[in-house]
Amino acid sequence: MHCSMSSDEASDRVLVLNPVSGSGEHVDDVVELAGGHGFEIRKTEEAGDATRFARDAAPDANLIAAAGGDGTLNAVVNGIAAANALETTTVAVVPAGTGNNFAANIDIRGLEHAFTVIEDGRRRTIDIATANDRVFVNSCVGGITAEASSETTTESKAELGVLAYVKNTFETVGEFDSLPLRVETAAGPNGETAQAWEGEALFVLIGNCRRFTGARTAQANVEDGLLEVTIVEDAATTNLVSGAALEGLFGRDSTHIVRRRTPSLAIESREDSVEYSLDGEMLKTETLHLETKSETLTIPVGDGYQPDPDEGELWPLETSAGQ
Ligand SMILES: Nc1ncnc2c1ncn2[C@@H]1O[C@H](COP(=O)(O)OP(=O)(O)OP(=O)(O)O)[C@@H](O)[C@H]1O
Repeated sequence: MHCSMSSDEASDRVLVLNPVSGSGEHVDDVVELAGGHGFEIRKTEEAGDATRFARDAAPDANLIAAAGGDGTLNAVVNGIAAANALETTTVAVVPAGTGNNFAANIDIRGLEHAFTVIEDGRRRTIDIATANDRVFVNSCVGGITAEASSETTTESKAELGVLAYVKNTFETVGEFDSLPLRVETAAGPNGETAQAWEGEALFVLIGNCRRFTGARTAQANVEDGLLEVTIVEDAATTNLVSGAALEGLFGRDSTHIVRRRTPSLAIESREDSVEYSLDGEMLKTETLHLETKSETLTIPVGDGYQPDPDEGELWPLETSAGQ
């Protein structure tokens, strides 16, 4: 009687554990903490497991934790979306990846802190985004090659976040073929107009939770129903071998940057398929439709989480677009 009650309670809380994310040293600590907080633990054995585990757990579990990096969180959210259970499931972030960018944005400071926040933290319901039939939480970046993505080092990711893939793509392919793209952004609720951009791009970066301003990435407002689009136009002289060069390319004064805010957009390749990285997971396609799903994902957040990071000294995006 009591036994069956406790096992029912346990399946209310499921933790999906990626044992190979980051340095892989988190496993024992996560297992101990998760067990102590009543989680049933599902450890992945291969790529694809995290999505499957989350999809299977979502109909019954109220709380699903993703222990890993941004890729593991992405997989878990995709699994819950596939089960149509985003509205009824809270997703907790247990940072055990390389960069843990998303965890930092919501002020989750470490493994123990993640469990403190699960028990006592505020819940916020944030935007997620779809790219064709997949979901992403942080960012979608076009123009990264799968080869460069898989070769990007842990150190580089820890230092540069998603821009490490950009840098590595330049380094591995040398002479970079620009992408002939057409990018159509829809009108938004704050006077953003529908616009089309057509040309040769080096990269196109779409942030839901992430803003691409310089080599260091900053948090975007993740409750505003908008995506932040950054198109890096082809500039023949660009030579991206250092973090400083990246800073210049993405910096606010760069002349090769087009910025937009929009609730949805379509990116069409005028030639071959383009490779996109969704929170670090690859997708190859000719046409990509992206859309925000406003206030869709409920997450426990740390005390320092700011829904609107622009309240403060950060520069306003619209004025810099100047189109
Ligand atoms: N047991 C496993 N064996 C091999 N690969 C796995 C396993 N479990 C998950 N993966 C792969 O791990 C990747 C996700 O890693 P994740 O992004 O969470 O960590 P990370 O790369 O160290 O951190 P970050 O994305 O924060 O930089 C996915 O591509 C997934 O396919």
